[in-house]
Amino acid sequence: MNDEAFLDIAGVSAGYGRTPVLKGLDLSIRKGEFVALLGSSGCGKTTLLRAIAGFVQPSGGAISVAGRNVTNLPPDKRGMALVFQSYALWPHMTVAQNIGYGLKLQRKPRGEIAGRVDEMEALLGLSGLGARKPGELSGGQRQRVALGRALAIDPQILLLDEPLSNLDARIRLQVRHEIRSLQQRLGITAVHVTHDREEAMVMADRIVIMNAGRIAQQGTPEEVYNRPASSFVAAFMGAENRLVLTGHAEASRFGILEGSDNAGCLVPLDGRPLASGSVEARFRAEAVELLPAKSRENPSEAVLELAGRVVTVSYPGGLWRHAIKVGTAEILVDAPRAFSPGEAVKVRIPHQVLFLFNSREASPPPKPVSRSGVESRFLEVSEA
Ligand SMILES: Nc1ncnc2c1ncn2[C@@H]1O[C@H](COP(=O)(O)OP(=O)(O)OP(=O)(O)O)[C@@H](O)[C@H]1O
Repeated sequence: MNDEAFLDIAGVSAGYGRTPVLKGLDLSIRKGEFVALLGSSGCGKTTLLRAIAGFVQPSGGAISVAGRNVTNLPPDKRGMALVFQSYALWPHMTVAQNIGYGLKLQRKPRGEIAGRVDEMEALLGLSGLGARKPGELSGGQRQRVALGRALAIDPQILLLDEPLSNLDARIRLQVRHEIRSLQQRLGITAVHVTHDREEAMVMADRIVIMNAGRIAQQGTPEEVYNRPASSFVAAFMGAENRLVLTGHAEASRFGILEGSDNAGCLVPLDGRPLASGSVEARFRAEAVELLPAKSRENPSEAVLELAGRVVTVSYPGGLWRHAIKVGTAEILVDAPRAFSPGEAVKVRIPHQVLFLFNSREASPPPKPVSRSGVESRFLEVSEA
């Protein structure tokens, strides 16, 4: 076990029937840490959460909490609480009865339950609503009741399974903030399953990106966003534009060769383990510069420049979004002003926001949820 680990998942495999889902997964979580599990649909996030909670029995490996092996303990003996997206409140019970439900199961004295329920209602801004039924509450209030019921039993670990996905956008931002500050205030260890990249970024101390039952990368939000370890992670973290380029590695730089739609350039390797040959390049729509094709100003040698033509322009808010045809494919590029459909343009990608990988995946990774809802596009600039 990792010395610092409070919740330690060691080589856990789990699945349903003959279908393996988790494949020998290792993850160590520190006490008080907020970890977000992010990944495309079906990658095993919920299965991992349910294995931690005790609702899915691992076929291999072990789960321990504070050094105690809990792998074979029933859910109610693990000191954990699980909050679902569907709230799962008892409709016939009042808010107070719902919050006190776990304590009642633990056969706590009535007075103690009442005191704890009052405390939870105050903590979650539900004071005065104790006598209402869930049907008389808003979605945000219901989710707070579900959270109150989870926290009332004073769990060591709070497990959150997309608790915000049923809430409308504005309430989601508010409850997101409330959960995070509550978690910090109580110093509780939390594992949060989400599809939403931005939610994971703003709430978590550490993001664990899963792909097909394994961890693709884990790190602080800043690390996984700015230093994705693979093309899959880069795409998942919003660098959805993809090029295939050819280049050669030098001592500390990587020379990208000129192609039919890109100029040659020389970018610092910055410790990246890149070999000469075909590389996959990824970049975000908002991280690049869009210029008229006739612009005479030359880029520095560490900037990748593409030549293309504007196909469509839209305004999702803030910046103008352009679909740009480069060769036979399209990329998405944001700019502070609108260019015209049909206009010839240059796209400049500074090396700091250009992610390069040797590995070529046979198929593109599943499309992550993007805030704009715009489809990810794929671009082949020059094949090796
Ligand atoms: N009860 C079940 N019986 C059989 N297969 C299941 C069951 N629950 C999940 N699966 C399958 O296991 C795989 C992982 O599911 P899981 O719910 O862990 O994914 P997820 O990453 O949480 O996905 P989502 O984001 O869509 O909720 C999926 O292929 C799913 O179809």
